Amino acid sequence: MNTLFPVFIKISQLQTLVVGGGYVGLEKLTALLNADADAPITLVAPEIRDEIRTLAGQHPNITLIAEAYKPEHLGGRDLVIVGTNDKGVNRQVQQDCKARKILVNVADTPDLCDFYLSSVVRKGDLKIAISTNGKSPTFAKRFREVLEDILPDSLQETLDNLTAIRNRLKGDFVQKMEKLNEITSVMRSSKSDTNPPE
Ligand SMILES: C[C@@]1(CC(=O)O)C2=NC(=C\c3[nH]c(c(CCC(=O)O)c3CC(=O)O)Cc3[nH]c(c(CC(=O)O)c3CCC(=O)O)/C=C3\N/C(=C\2)[C@@H](CCC(=O)O)[C@]3(C)CC(=O)O)/[C@H]1CCC(=O)O
Ligand SMILES: NC(=O)c1ccc[n+]([C@@H]2O[C@H](COP(=O)([O-])OP(=O)(O)OC[C@H]3O[C@@H](n4cnc5c(N)ncnc54)[C@H](O)[C@@H]3O)[C@@H](O)[C@H]2O)c1
Repeated sequence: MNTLFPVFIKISQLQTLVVGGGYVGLEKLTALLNADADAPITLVAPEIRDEIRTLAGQHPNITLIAEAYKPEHLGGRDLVIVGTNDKGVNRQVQQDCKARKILVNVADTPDLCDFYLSSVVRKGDLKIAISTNGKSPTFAKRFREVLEDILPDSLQETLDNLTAIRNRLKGDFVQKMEKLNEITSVMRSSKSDTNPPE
């Protein structure tokens, strides 16, 4: 059963810690920066890849700590993503996070994750997060590519127009909702329009 509850997190308002400074650390750091290049992120690892050091040089919001993980690194953190090459360390970080009620993702270890990272499609203000419930991250990646190809760039214009209409609409909540639903009904496929009334 798929029991995942999707939410969109404002990482600008949270303190995120990445544990591990190899390929996985770089991948997760990049995913975070793709969402919000200004979000406060700390990365801790005794060895840190050059690409990560370059990113930290370009982003003052990234703090690097060139040390092995210690529980003290969890102080003040809201969200932790761990992906070192030492399974014992990954497990320890996960347990320390649970003891402190910090949400934790152990990269590539679904059983230890409180949340999964998703494949992300972005067209301006539209953001679609894809998960396969952990069944196939490769499918999630491919499906992202399919959606990126088919979604037109003009989507942003549509969203901007709808925002303008939404801000201009007068009346109570129900009237506004009905009007916005009427305007956007053209988005539904002809199939649903020709369905016989229930
Ligand atoms: C979406 C994405 C986001 C991101 O990571 O940012 C993501 N994995 C991505 C790619 C990817 N990861 C892996 C491959 C190699 C091929 C393959 O194995 O399929 C590829 C494909 C590639 O890179 O081409 C290896 C892998 N991943 C996991 C396991 C362990 C296992 O399944 O048991 C193993 C085996 C490790 C091993 O064998 O040792 C587990 C997870 N990976 C997830 C997310 C979570 C579930 C998401 C969902 O619900 O679908 C979950 C559960 C936890 C987590 O890590 O958060 C990102 C695509 C971003 C994009 O490009 O759009
Ligand atoms: N790279 C991938 O795409 C990939 C895919 C699937 C699985 N994995 C697995 O994920 C793990 C990490 O992969 P990687 O490619 O990033 O490895 P890597 O060797 O490039 O990097 C490992 C990182 O972990 C850090 N580390 C080790 N001990 C630590 C500690 N005590 N505290 C903090 N950091 C510590 C190291 O300093 C280094 O920065 C490996 O076990 C690998 O098998 C990687």
